Amino acid sequence: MKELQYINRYFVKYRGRLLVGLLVTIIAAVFKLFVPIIIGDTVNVVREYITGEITDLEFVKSELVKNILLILGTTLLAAIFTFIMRQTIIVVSRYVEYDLKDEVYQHYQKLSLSFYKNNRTGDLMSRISEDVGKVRMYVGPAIMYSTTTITLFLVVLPYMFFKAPMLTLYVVAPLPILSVCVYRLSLAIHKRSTVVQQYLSKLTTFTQESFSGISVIKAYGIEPRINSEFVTLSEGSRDKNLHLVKVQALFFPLMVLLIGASNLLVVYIGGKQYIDGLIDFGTIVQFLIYVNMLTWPVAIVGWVSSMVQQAEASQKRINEFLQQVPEIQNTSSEVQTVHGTIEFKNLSFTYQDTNITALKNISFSVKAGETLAIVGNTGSGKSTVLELIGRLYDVAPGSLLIDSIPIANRNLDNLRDAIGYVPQDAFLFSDSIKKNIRFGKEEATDEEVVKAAKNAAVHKNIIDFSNGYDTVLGERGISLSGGQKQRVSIARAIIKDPKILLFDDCLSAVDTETEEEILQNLQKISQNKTTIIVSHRVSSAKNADKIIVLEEGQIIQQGTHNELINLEGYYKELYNKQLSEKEI
Ligand SMILES: Nc1ncnc2c1ncn2[C@@H]1O[C@H](COP(=O)(O)OP(=O)(O)OP(=O)(O)O)[C@@H](O)[C@H]1O
Repeated sequence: MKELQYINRYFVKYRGRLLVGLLVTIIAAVFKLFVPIIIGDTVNVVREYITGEITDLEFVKSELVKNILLILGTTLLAAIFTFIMRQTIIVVSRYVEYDLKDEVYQHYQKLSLSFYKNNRTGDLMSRISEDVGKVRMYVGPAIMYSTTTITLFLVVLPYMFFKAPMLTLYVVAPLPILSVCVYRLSLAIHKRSTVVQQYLSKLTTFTQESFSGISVIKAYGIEPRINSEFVTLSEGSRDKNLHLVKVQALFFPLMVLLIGASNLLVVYIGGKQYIDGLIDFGTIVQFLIYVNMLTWPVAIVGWVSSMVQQAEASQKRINEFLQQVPEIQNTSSEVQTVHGTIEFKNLSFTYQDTNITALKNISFSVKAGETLAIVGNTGSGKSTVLELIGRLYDVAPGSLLIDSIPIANRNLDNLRDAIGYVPQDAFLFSDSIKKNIRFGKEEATDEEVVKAAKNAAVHKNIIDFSNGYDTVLGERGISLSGGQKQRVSIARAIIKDPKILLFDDCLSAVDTETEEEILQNLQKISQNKTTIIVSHRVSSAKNADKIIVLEEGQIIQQGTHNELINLEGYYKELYNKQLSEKEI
């Protein structure tokens, strides 16, 4: 129960509702006691009339009517209380489920990129959905059923002992056996359903991946192979499900068997005691009802304990993530305006997971409003520079300054608000184009959206679609071409009107004329913005105030376009190569 202590904060939060719920649960259970007593009395009156102990028929009739009304009344009240009980305790469990999901989701968002690299999306999703669902079962049903069971036992058992002590001992004897059986069965069900869940998760991941990559599958004509892999997984899933169903199927027969055994004992022992004149006939009827009434709560004891175990295991998994401290911390709450001066000072950076040193002792600076271009071979560390400016990873103190303040001391929210980042791999959401662009500025007007799209040279493409800006994109933006996706992604950054614009090789999929058009627009837009353009093309870099060339994480050249084309080295070679390609 150590892990589940985490949930106590929610019990405190919803204590009012919970207390009402518990009180009503107790009252509802107490009301259940009355119906068997009334039925027992009714049977006694009828029997006494038949045996001639009572001769007044009118009295019998009035007793019957009175008892029927009492049964109706108490049943109705019990029903109302049961309704209120569900409306309080189960509703609280839903609130807690919602709060916990919200808390986990918000925490996920704070965690850094390395967390996402180390954990699979499926795992993150199952902790926020299934595990939270299991914890809800502890908050709601487990507490509700436990309270009902305890109250029923506290009320019914003493009454039964008072009425017929020996008979009570006999009839409750099979109940603990029932509880243990249900507990063991629940554990087996839990074990097997975990395996079923794992298979289901494999099957879902496989299906999701194969449909995401359907174009590759079709292009290679490997549908039959994928099909047979699916069938193998699916058969495995079916077998595990059948395995589970076998134990599940035992549950109700076992209940019926044990209820039957208790009933038999009531009839046999009760019958003998009645013959010996130790109890009246009504008591046998009452006991039959009580035994049936107690059987379900007893079975529930086993069920609830396995439910609590599962909730404990689930909360442990949730806590594992909740206790992870986000690597990137916002250390400043003071509002800081970003002007856009960026300075790298002898900065080295190693990715912890791969141990690759992506940047080695690099130093450069960009003044606010300037444009810097970064060129270099693939894997030379260009994207890493941009990610560090957005503080997606932390660096050695003092090695990266924004407006002369170490990046770690800056207000993280203000910093990220001031950055418009276009990643190498344009990611669009399956929503309308308009909303995808507005992602950069939620309150942007339609005119602003169109202006941003025009500047990103994608407006003409968008208006050609039958639904224009309202065209809904497929998953990951698959209804757009690579170049269109890149340009929508650029429009999203431009509309934000940030102080710092970071473009990570985001013109690679557009033709040279469109590239030229976008670059000219960018020159206008980025007049008082710090702009960093990462590119493999000289054409994207040539207008920058400064160009740096990276090789294996080190700066091997820096200067303006004119300076660098006159210097022997990487940039001049690249320029000559791309110039001759153009001539061809
Ligand atoms: N998220 C990451 N985790 C671990 N290692 C990484 C990560 N991203 C990049 N690397 C490694 O760091 C090095 C620099 O990568 P980076 O993406 O900065 O290069 P790049 O110059 O942008 O390359 P490209 O032109 O191909 O985009 C590479 O060796 C790469 O394998």
